[in-house]
Amino acid sequence: MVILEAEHLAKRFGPVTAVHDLSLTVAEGEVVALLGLNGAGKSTTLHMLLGLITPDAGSIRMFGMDLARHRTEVLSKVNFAASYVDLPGALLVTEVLDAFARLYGLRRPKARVAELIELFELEPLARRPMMALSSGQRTRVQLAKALLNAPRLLVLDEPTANLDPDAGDRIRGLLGDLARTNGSAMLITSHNMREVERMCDRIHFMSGGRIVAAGSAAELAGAYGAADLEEVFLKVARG
Ligand SMILES: Nc1ncnc2c1ncn2[C@@H]1O[C@H](COP(=O)(O)OP(=O)(O)OP(=O)(O)O)[C@@H](O)[C@H]1O
Repeated sequence: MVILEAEHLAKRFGPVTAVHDLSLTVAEGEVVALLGLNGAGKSTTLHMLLGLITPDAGSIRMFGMDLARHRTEVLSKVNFAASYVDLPGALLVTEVLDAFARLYGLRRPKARVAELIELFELEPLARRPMMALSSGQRTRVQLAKALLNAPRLLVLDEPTANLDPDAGDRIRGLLGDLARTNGSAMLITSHNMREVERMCDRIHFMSGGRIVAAGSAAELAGAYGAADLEEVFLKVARG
C-alpha cells in the first residue's frame, strides 16, 4: 500500500529554486532515503511533506488523502524528528514527553511515555531538564517524541547525526526493527552512507532541487559502476 505520493513538487525562495518537479512515493514498511549535497533541497522537500511550508506547485497525498485538504487527519499519522528542532529547554525529559503525549491526544499517555523511555534507554535522564542534555541525548528524546503517536510515516532529518557510533548503531537497529515489525514507513535524510545502505530499501539522490538518480543501494552501485553508496554519492555529486 502506498503511504505517501508526492507529484511534481516545486518550491522557490526568492531567486533560489530549492525543489524542482520532484515526485516520489513511499510504501508501507519501506525505508526511503533522500540524499544529496548540502543545499540540494532535502529539508525543503521534507518540510513540504510535513505541511510546514506550502509547495508552489505539485500535490501531496498521504494515506489516500490530499494533505492540503485533510491536513489534521493526515498529520495525526505522521511524525518528525530533526536535530535542529529544539524541544523546550526548561522542561524535564518526562515533562516534554508527557506534554507531547497529551498534545497528540493519546489514550494512555503515561504508559506510552514509559514504553519509549525504556526503548530509548532514557531512564537515567528522565528527571533532567532538556537543556542539561548533550546533543546526542537530546536526539534520543527527539526520536522518542517522534514515536509517541506510533506514526505510520516517520520523517527523520539526519536522525543519527549527533549520536556516537555505539548509540547510532543501536538507534539504527531499533528504527529498522520498527519499520519491519509495524509496517510503518520512514523517509530519512542522512549524510552517513553506511547508515543508508543498512537501513534504506530505496534511495533518491537530489541535486539542485531535482531527483537525479533513484534505486536500491545495490542498483545504484551497479548503475554507476561503484563499489558502494559513498562512491555513488561522489559520482552523482560531481556530475
Ligand atoms: N527559508 C529559506 N529561505 C531562503 N532560502 C532557503 C530557505 N530554506 C532553504 N533555502 C535554500 O534552498 C536550498 C535547499 O535548501 P535545503 O535546506 O532544502 O537543503 P538540504 O539538502 O536540506 O541541505 P543540508 O544537507 O545542508 O541540510 C538551499 O539553496 C537553501 O539555501
